[in-house]
Amino acid sequence: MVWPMTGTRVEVVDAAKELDGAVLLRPTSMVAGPGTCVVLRGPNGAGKTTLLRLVGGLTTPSGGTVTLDGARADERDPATRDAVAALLGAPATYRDLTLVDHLTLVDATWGRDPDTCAERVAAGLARFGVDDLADRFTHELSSGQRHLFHLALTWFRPARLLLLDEPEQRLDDDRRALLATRIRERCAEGTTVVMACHDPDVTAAAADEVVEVSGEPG
Ligand SMILES: Nc1ncnc2c1ncn2[C@@H]1O[C@H](COP(=O)(O)OP(=O)(O)OP(=O)(O)O)[C@@H](O)[C@H]1O
Repeated sequence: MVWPMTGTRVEVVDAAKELDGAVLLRPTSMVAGPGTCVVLRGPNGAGKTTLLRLVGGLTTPSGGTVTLDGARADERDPATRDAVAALLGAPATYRDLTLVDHLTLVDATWGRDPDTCAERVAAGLARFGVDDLADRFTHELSSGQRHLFHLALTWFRPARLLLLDEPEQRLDDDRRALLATRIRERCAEGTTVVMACHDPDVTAAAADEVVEVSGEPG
């Protein structure tokens, strides 16, 4: 796999989600093209996370369609898994692995050259300013540091599409600005970014487009 890669085109047409009679997402449409960042904005419970899960193929819509480069989003399809790096809640981590170990594992999983792994891992941690914590275990981090590590982990694997659920959470002003810079860098490389965000400054700095998810009947 060549890195960086061209971004994925995301098309959501009247996607809706119901579960056991409850409405998780009312019909919503959006398009995100390669190299653009679309921010999903709306009140708590409106359906932003549900929409991100639909785009990642983690769940199927009850109505409408969700496609990635024209193919149905489906996490069981290797094409979806190859394309998508998602930070939707805390990722699975290992209690007995340090931060360096985690990124080294990801590097090996993607078949990268072991001779240059250490350099890439150091740069991957530095990207979100957690390189000085490289030899800590995840349970030895503050909640904000742990979140920065989760961002570093998400950024580290090759991906055409980044899905981020409130990536600004627990970050101070400087780190929120850093996050916006990192998102713009990824867009400049061609990656598509779709994220839910409650922060107006991060939204203003990172978004090419804002999609309102209202949660109200249309
Ligand atoms: N597994 C579930 N079963 C039933 N209802 C659910 C489930 N998951 C979410 N919901 C409901 O679906 C609606 C949308 O939730 P969702 O998490 O997508 O909202 P959100 O816009 O991301 O909210 P927030 O800004 O609070 O994170 C909410 O009313 C929520 O209670």
